[in-house]
Amino acid sequence: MDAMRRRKEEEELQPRQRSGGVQFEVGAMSTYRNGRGPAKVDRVQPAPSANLRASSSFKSKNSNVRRSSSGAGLRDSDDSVSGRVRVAVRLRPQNAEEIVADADFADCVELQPEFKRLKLRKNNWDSDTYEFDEVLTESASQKRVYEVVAKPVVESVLDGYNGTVMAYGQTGTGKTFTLGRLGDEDTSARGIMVRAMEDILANISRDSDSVTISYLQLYMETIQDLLNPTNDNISIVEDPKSGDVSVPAATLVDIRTYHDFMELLRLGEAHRVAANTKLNTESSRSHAILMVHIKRSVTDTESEISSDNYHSLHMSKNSKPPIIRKGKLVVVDLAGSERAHKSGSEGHTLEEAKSINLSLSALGKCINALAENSPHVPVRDSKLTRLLKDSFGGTARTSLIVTVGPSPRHRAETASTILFGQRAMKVENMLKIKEEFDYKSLCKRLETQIDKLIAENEKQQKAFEDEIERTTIEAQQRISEAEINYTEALEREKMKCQMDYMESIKKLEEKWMNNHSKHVTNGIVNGNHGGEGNDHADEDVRELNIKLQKEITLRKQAEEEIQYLKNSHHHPSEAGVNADVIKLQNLLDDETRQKQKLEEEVLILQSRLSQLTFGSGLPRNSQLDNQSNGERTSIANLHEHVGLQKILSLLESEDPNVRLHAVKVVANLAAEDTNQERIVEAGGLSSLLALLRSRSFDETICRIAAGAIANLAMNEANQELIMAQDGISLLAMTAADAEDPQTLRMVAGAIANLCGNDKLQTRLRSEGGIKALLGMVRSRHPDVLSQVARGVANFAKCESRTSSKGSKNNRSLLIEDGALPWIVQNANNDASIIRRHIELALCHLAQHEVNAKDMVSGGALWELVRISRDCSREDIRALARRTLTSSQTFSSELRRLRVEI
Ligand SMILES: Nc1ncnc2c1ncn2[C@@H]1O[C@H](COP(=O)(O)OP(=O)(O)OP(=O)(O)O)[C@@H](O)[C@H]1O
Repeated sequence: MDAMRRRKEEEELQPRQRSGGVQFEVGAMSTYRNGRGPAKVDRVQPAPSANLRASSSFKSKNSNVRRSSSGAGLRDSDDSVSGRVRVAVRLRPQNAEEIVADADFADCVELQPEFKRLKLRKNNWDSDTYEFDEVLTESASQKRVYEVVAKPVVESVLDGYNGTVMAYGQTGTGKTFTLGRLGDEDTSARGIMVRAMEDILANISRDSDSVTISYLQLYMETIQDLLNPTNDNISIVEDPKSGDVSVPAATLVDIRTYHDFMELLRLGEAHRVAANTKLNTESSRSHAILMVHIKRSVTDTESEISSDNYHSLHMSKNSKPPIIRKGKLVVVDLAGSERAHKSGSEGHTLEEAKSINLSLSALGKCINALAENSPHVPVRDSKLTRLLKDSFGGTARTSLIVTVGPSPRHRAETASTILFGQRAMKVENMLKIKEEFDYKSLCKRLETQIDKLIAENEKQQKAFEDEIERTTIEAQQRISEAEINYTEALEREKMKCQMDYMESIKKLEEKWMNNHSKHVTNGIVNGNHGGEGNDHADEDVRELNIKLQKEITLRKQAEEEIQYLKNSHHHPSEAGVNADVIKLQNLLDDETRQKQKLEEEVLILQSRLSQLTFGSGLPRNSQLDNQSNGERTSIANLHEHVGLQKILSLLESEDPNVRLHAVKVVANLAAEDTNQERIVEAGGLSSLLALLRSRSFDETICRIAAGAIANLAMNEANQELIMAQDGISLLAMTAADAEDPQTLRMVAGAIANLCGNDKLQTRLRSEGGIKALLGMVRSRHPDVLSQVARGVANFAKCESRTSSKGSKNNRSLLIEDGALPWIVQNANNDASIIRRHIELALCHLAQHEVNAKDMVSGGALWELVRISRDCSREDIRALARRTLTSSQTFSSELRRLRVEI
């Protein structure tokens, strides 16, 4: 020992002791090195945990050397820190027995705590002096003992080192008092185990760190589990690589709270075998070993992945896994070290004592070997030394407290204990930090990050989809709104037009009513019901009829006279009679001529009359109808008188006036079903067609003739006759030349009737019937459009009938001739009669699949959809619905457009 140097260190220490009160500067322990030089320091010692550092006055002599920050993973031997086993001696106060027994003797031990010295009295005049790292008098508090002996070790353990606190001493000197007191009644009496756990729990994170304990006892060379006594033969396992010692079979309990720990400690204490001896009735006959395992996560900012910002994941590619530090604190309460013979043991107790002595002497031998730096340390001699291999003189920070009693009667044991402590002070430790990468935790953290990213991604995806849905709904709403606005505007426009139309009709009706009232008034005044012109005509007719009746009467008389003369043979001579007959015959011929002339005049007058009646262009009412019926009756009578043949012959008259009147008469006759056959048989149809063919185009004649043809065309047989006589071409020609809507109405009506004949379809189309029909829509007059629509519907119906029989597979001739655009355009025509015809036409066209494509491209599909929804007639609605669903083309188009029927 370097006396000079030691004195200087003592001088440095003393002022601190004087001013520092009870706080003990552990750093000063290094001043007593039992002849050794200062501990060699190769690397940084871990900084004590914050709380401990604040509360402890401990300053390691190595604390001025910083630890390298590059350490990660298991430290190799180059990272070791050397240190010496620290030894403190504690003197127990005299117990009651000693006070009595040793009353006449001086204590064998004298302490000089200020010099860290213990004097062991040899006799009254001589003593041996020993230096320790700390000398704790009988009055030293438990707190102080903890802080100087155990706290530095606990700090090291929290920093990832192994640490050992061991109590060695004669039975009854206070080892258990120092280490294991629970302090249930007096908290100031709490021993090192309890205080160490308090510090540990106060310095770890409950979230990221863990503390587990095992509590064992080594009794008669058997390791028993104090937390589970049935587990009574636990093996020691040594890691051949690291040299770490473990007892895997021991119960390991996770400590979350101080309360947990106290419960376990109580349990362990209850199980601890305590054999009474003569020396101490509460003597421990076993070594008690508390193992505290601490795992702590080391926060490394470089390897941290911010949980708040997932983008940092990319930045963390180079991050290291988090580091875990594993510290193990071993608190060993050795069994009493008194000699077996002195304890008075015998039998089983003797065996116990032998076993205890065996293990303690093995420990002593190992300490000697370590103290002398012997290449061989006999750790395998006992289970105690095997168990403490990595806790004493190895890579752990170790504190030994040797307990002694004051009694001179136990001087030898005290001397032995002191020498044990002295030898232990020579043992050098190489501290090794226990760190390893926490790949598990890194993996968990990365998984959490990935989960967060996935969740975030899903959230964004969902938000995106919601946005699309929202935008789509919004767009659809806008479209619907626009459609509703458009429909409403259209409806308003329609209503306005209808109102205008109604208004004009009303006005016309009022006008007509006024005129009619005038006529009626005049009629009443003049004694008849016609107008002025009509009155004259009626007068003439009446006169002529009277003349005619007279003539007829005269003729009858003449004929009777001739007959009489023919029958009387006896009276006049034959010559005279012949002369009379000739005379009468001439008279008769004259009268016949006269009669014919009169008949023609009657016809002319009759025509004029009907022209006045029908040509007024005013709506009919029942009164006029009655009048007209009356005229028809008179015409019928007339034609009976004049003869149909005669009337038809007048159609070819040179005089256009006569032709006009004759055609009117024929038209009137053709209006009656009963006359139609006779008219056709008499060649009336041919004559009417001839009028259309006539080069000198007279629209009035053509109109009336077309009307008559239209009436005749109601009959199927007549339809074929009309076609056979080039009727379609003639009607088409008339339609092309005509301007008057009424003419067009008659022609369109005639063609519309022909359109309803299945057999005539092809011919009608090839001769320009459809084109002529469609050409007439230029007029825009509702009467004309109505007839055109009827024609189209008839034609489509025939086509549909033919195609359903399978005799037609081509596209509709209506579509071929370009009717579809007009059909679609007028499918929702305001006039219900037009709309109805066209709706039917569309439904018929749609029956044939070959038309579907054109109908879709021509916009007819939408009209069919509308019809299927809005048509006021249930049968048409159903027909449209059926057609839409049965047609493959329509169905797929509707599916594509997401329209539901
Ligand atoms: N420093 C002390 N102050 C007061 N009483 C003490 C002190 N040390 C020990 N005692 C008392 O001495 C008695 C024996 O102590 P303890 O049981 O701790 O000894 P031990 O060394 O553990 O004995 P053993 O080896 O037989 O287990 C106990 O009653 C204890 O309360």
